[in-house]
Amino acid sequence: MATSQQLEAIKGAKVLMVGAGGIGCELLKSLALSGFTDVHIIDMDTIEVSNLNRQFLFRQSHVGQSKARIARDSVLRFRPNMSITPYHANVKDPDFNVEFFKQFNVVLNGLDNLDARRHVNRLCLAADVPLVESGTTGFLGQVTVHVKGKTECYECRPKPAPKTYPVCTITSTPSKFVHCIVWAKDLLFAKLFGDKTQENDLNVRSGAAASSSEQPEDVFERKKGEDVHEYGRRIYDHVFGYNIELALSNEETWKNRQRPRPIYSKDALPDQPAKLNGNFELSNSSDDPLPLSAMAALGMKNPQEVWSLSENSRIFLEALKLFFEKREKDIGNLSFDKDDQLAVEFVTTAANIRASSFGIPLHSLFEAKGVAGNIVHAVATTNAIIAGLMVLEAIKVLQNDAKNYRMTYCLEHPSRKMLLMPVEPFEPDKACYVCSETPLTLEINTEKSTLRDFVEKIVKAKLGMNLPLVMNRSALLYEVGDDLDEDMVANYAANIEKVLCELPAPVTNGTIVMVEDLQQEMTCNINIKHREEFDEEKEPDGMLLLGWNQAPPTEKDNNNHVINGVSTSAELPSVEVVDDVDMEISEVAPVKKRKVLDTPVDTNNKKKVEEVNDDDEDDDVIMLEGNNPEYGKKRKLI
Ligand SMILES: Nc1ncnc2c1ncn2[C@@H]1O[C@H](COP(=O)(O)OP(=O)(O)OP(=O)(O)O)[C@@H](O)[C@H]1O
Ligand SMILES: [Zn+2]
Repeated sequence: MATSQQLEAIKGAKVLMVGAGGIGCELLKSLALSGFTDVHIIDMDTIEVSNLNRQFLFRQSHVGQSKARIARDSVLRFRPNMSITPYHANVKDPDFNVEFFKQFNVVLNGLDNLDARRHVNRLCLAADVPLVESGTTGFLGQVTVHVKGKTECYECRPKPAPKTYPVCTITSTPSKFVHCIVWAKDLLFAKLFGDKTQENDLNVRSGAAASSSEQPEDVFERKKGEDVHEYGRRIYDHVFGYNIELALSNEETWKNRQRPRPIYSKDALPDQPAKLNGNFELSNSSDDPLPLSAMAALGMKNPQEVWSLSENSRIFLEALKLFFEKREKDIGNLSFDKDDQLAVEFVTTAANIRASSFGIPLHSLFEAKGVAGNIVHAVATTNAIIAGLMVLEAIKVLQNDAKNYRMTYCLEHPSRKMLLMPVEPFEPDKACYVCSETPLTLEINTEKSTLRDFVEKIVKAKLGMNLPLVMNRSALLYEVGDDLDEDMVANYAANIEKVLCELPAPVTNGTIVMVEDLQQEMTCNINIKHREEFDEEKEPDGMLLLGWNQAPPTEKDNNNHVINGVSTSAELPSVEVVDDVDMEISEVAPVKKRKVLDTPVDTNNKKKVEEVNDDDEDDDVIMLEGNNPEYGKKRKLI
């Protein structure tokens, strides 16, 4: 039962919820049932069929409609007096600025990506509004509290980086199925159906072109008037046959490795003339409500079956054909989407054919989709538990009850009878560039790198700025915004292509560049250090940002797969829990330990935190924290 003070705090509160998905639906329900009366919801998405199993405020008839609006309508049916304001929009839209955030007493995040989480963190810091942050993956979850000046901000601790793979493993020497999936998704699919201007590591020269000195023609381009079946076979033979032969010619590579086997379409499909790949008329007529599917067109129904090489080859060619015949207008704009059936079929079969070449076991479409889409199946109960904990923390925040704030981790198996592990939040990290405005250092070749490299790879990709401005002393070098006059736009357009040392206010060794995000109201000073050379494999950006930490990538194979790049999918806490029971929470730099006693989550917990020695008993639960020395202190909740 809530106390009268708690009820008072709840009644007077104006709450912003960001995200009305799995956690968001549970959260809105819990807020409503706890007595909250004024809730604003931002969500940019519409409802999909796949949401209905756990996002219980939505029904079949709502598919295609705004999540924020339908969530409001559903809750108003049982709490008609509540005020719920929906925004069907991206939280990164400029309208949601610091002024907008200032009207709220607390912000609750139910998001699924790092990018939006970082953005909300910064707005909350700038507006000085407490943030209750959450995340779930399957049975695992966490709730953290971020109050400016009192607890760490969301970005004080490094987040696990998405798993990346060396380019050569993906392009030449795959040894696991996931390598084949990354190749099929990030290289082949991107090359055939994605943005043609993007860099791609696939070999585009055919045998004939390779020996000529003329400008190489891109074999992936469909020739004018080329029959789609012939084209499909040509692509097949190039990537699974010719390219493998080319790789085999480099003897060094295969000295200590199993040699791959080139596969040509005539061998994989000996009895099939090019035109008999399938008959999409059977099930893919244009007014068919079912999604376009190559496997359906070929009469293959079971996504859990592991197809043979020949079946994979047939589906691969059929999928390619369907893209060109039925979705030609999408070609050039596609990026892989796990909810795009034809894309999943294409990637699964391409990965399987490549796997077959390299002696790697083949997988079913269901399994391949899980790997390609980084899918960890959502557990509704975890979302409900996490949403409940968020409300409890929100109530403490509203009462300014700082000594009882808790970060709580939801575990897969009870540990010492605890399924929920409460931990006292950390203080803000003095070295955090976000909440403590600590300067960063950038090693960069100022004579080769352009301002564009700096803005794209550092300011946007690493610092997560949305509307950046770049200054060198009093000279404004670059800015983004709707209200710029023509001269400024032209000026910035010229600057962005310039090498750093040739800018109107040259950026050279020792320069301090100031970058600012006007929407996030965040400023960061970057000390520039000129460096000539960078290691292509280890420092693929050609620059190195120091003072900006990202935890090592997670090891699980079905995490994010990017080739030396950045991905934005959901992440788990940067925490590893080790115990005598077999538990797993996503992994991070194993450095410091912290102790937690058998304390159930207790919102009225008045117990104190005390330092404990490093040599404590072995049978306590040990949490391994991030690699910040501040986290080195062991504490015990008693
Ligand atoms: N930048 C953003 N602005 C507004 N809403 C966002 C933003 N980023 C993510 N969201 C919302 O956060 C919610 C996250 O919910 P959830 O993790 O359940 O994902 P989902 O897309 O509903 O489900 P799934 O990814 O499992 O298919 C989504 O509804 C999504 O639209
Ligand atoms: Zn911070």
